[in-house]
Amino acid sequence: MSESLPAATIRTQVTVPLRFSDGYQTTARLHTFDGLVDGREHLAFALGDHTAAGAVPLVRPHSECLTGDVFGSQRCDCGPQLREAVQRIAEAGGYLLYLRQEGRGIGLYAKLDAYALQDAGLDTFEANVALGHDEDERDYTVAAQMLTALGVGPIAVLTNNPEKTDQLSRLGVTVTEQVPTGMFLSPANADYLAAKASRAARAADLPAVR
Ligand SMILES: Nc1nc2c(ncn2[C@@H]2O[C@H](COP(=O)(O)OP(=O)(O)OP(=O)(O)O)[C@@H](O)[C@H]2O)c(=O)[nH]1
Ligand SMILES: [Zn+2]
Repeated sequence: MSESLPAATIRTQVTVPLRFSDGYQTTARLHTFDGLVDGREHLAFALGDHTAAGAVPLVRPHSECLTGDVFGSQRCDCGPQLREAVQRIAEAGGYLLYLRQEGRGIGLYAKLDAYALQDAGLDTFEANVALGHDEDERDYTVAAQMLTALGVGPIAVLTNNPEKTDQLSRLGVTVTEQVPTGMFLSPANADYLAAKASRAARAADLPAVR
């Protein structure tokens, strides 16, 4: 791990049985932390046999999306991605990092302002910029801190977003593999997914500049 990464420590561990609306059930060991750099209440859900000897844990850094994760909004694919991630990680063994980065880091109200601009014709990235934000303001330092505090070594990252993998690698996390998540298309999220896909493709083609 990176020497410059500020240390965080595990604050509390607690077991929580999970039950989803489709009946799927599993058990998570929730971890909270002290010392995360942004002072927010990020969570790590340990799922499945995450300490299996020799196994590389599957890790999903999942950015909070109140509308999609909790209320089933069809404007994005966050709810189905979260549901998929919990089951895949429970089967493989690993961690879901639930990161409080609502709206790609701009917050819930600003995300809804951005939705209003999207209804007027801007795409998901243009709307952020029109509001004076960056296209994506997420910083994954807290994810690297959480993994270090958990004593996790090399990981496989469950994401379609190369920025997550790149940032974690630069923060000193050894990523053995980027494992793609599913694509969950609905009539209401087609434009959003198309914008994300074109953005991800561009990011993959560009040299890392920071
Ligand atoms: N600003 C903004 N944020 C959005 C919009 N739609 C969804 N989000 C946020 O985007 C984030 C989605 O994060 P992720 O599920 O990690 O998606 P991702 O970055 O495409 O990466 P992967 O799903 O891992 O492939 C959540 O924080 C949502 O609240 C939008 O139109 N504008
Ligand atoms: Zn969402």
